[in-house]
Amino acid sequence: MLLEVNQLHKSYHKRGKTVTAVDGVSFYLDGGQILGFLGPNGAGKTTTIKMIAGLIAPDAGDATIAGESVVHKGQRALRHVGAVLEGSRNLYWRLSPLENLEYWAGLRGVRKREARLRAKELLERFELTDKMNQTVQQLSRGMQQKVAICAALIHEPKLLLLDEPTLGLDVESSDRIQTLVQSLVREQKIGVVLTTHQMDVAETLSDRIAIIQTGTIVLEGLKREVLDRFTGNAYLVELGQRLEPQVRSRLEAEGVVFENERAFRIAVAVPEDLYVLLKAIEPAPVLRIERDAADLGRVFRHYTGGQENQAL
Ligand SMILES: Nc1ncnc2c1ncn2[C@@H]1O[C@H](COP(=O)(O)OP(=O)(O)OP(=O)(O)O)[C@@H](O)[C@H]1O
Repeated sequence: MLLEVNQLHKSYHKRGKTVTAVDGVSFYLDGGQILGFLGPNGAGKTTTIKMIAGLIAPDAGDATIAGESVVHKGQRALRHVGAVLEGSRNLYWRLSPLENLEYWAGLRGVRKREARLRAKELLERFELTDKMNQTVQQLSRGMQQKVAICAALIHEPKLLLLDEPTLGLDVESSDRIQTLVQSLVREQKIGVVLTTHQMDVAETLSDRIAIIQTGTIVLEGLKREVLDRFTGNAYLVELGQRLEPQVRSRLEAEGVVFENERAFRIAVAVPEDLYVLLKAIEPAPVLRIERDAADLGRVFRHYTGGQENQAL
């Protein structure tokens, strides 16, 4: 197991008040996997990530990275971690990408010659070779974000913590970063904890999902299983012609929801019920039937108090 987060707790005390930010959070991650760590504002994501990164000491609980405890063997455990926590904060704007990477390599104890080699390799992988000697401030936001990720990878960590890696980027840069992160994970078997409010990004990248709400994990599991569970037996049916009004109202009474005159959605208890329903609409031709697949947005809203609660 690459990362085991075990019963982390953290409260903040401010002006006589106590805010419990993280209240018994546990999850795990294998190498070669991306965990989408999701939650609404103030749910406790950043606090959790900062405890894993050794930036905040937990009140209780621990995180183990590659078998080493962050609480008891901080330095050893944190050798395995790279983090891009807030935009491009880990970069010096007046230095070039290459200089930034060499600087971070130095801090991480990578020897000079090795550092230069790795920096160049990373910059090439992230398509920044022709920019490696410009100052970071001259680069686009997408490129700066790529440099920030390279800097976090310079000491070859096993675990990468990414906080909103594609926020505020144009579609092309966002897609590119997602592809690069994915290929890195597949090829080098590093594990990634990804926090994001962008559900499409989480859905594309994640192998596992954890949703946190007011400091507590409310859902954790494989993305595929989570989405399957929510997809259940809901179908979208498209018709070749509109239905007679009396047929339509009969269907509506049975829970069918019409999208428009020729398409409706229905959730059935067992798939066989769908055939009974289709019999009822004869002779109207059916053009298309598909499972009404859930997306992560729906799952997220379900667990965080949004509107779409009917899925389970
Ligand atoms: N330094 C601090 N002092 C006091 N309270 C804090 C501090 N940092 C966070 N909190 C509080 O702890 C709770 C969790 O905050 P945290 O930043 O971990 O949430 P988050 O899920 O990362 O939110 P966001 O999505 O908005 O970044 C919030 O109620 C927040 O106000």
